[in-house]
Amino acid sequence: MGNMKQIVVIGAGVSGLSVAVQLAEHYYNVANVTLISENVSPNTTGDGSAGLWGPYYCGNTPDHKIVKWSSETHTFFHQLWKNGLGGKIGVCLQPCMRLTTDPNGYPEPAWKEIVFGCQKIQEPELKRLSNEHGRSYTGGYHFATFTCEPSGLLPYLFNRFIAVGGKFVASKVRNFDEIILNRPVDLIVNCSGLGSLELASDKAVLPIRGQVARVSAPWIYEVILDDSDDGNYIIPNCETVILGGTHQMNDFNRNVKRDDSRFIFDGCERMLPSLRNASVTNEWVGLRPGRDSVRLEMEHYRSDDQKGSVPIIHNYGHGGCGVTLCWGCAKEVVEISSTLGWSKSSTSKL
Ligand SMILES: Cc1cc2nc3c(=O)[nH]c(=O)nc-3n(C[C@H](O)[C@H](O)[C@H](O)COP(=O)(O)OP(=O)(O)OC[C@H]3O[C@@H](n4cnc5c(N)ncnc54)[C@H](O)[C@@H]3O)c2cc1C
Repeated sequence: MGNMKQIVVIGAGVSGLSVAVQLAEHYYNVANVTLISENVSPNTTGDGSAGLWGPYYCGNTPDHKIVKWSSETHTFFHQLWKNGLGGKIGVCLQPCMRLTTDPNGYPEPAWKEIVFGCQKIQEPELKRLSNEHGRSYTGGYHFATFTCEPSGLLPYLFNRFIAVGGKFVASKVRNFDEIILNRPVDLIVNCSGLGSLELASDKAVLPIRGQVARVSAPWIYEVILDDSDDGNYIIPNCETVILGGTHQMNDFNRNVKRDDSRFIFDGCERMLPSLRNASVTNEWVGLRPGRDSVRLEMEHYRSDDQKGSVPIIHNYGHGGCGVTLCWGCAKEVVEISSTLGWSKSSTSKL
């Protein structure tokens, strides 16, 4: 079709793949979608993440946005889990505890109604957990929610994108002009995560370094997250259990640090002593794409020489909850794109 619109999505992490899938399905027969990325799975941030549904380190992004985006992702994980794909991708429904030692206790979470059966942990139980974990908890919530194995989710999204006619190009984009001056393009979606520090010249973007370990401990089937500044977390996925973790602001170091390993293993073993018997599968460091708040908005961009212009929808800066927000943010990208007035395909794949 000669008059097809041309969309370029930059970045094949969990954010870019979710966007690429939803745009390609929504604009089937209306637009060609090309995904351009320097790295793909298994070399993106999401690949090493714990894959837990749960808002965590997302800056000052307003609660109502976090609730909207994360609840749409929760529904997506629930559908995958229900319809049988969950087993293939690695979506598990698990009991989960989030605790704190903060003197102010644990404020009622904005996401309380999204997860299943969320209850405040009462005093006697808090005391028991404090004794058991060697901590002085002041509050917490327990509920059931999903983990979604990123090493399963990312290839699933990639294959779903290709199946609907999406094109992939492995390349680094140096600047937006490079795209708009070299090809016909009607819309760019920027999902480059930490790459937006350079690509979008956004000085608000910063790495939040996260070191984790993966261990084999199939007897553990409960998520325990100590949200205190010096807290650890234990997050079982289908294959391994993720032990965490650090969140070091503005630290670009991708090497495993011995001190951090000690903090992780000591802290997690204090919570669950049986972890001493777990064999370590690997240790990994990822850089969360931090920002004071998630950037999800449209900009009307002009090339430096003023010869070209194009709408760019930015979708980056998801910090420690990019997996949790991925599907909902992608849905909002589609909503924003509809203001461009393209007619949706009558043979949409959705
Ligand atoms: C230790 C750790 C644990 C985590 N656990 C969880 C969790 O349990 N739950 C949760 O929700 N989140 C978790 N996260 C956070 C989550 O992993 C990230 O928020 C998410 O992966 C960000 O995805 P993204 O697609 O926005 O960015 P990325 O995954 O970083 O992808 C960016 C993509 O853009 C590409 N790119 C960048 N610049 C350019 C360029 N100039 N040209 C072309 N391509 C470019 C990159 O190659 C890459 O493919 C965790 C993170 C870490 C580090």
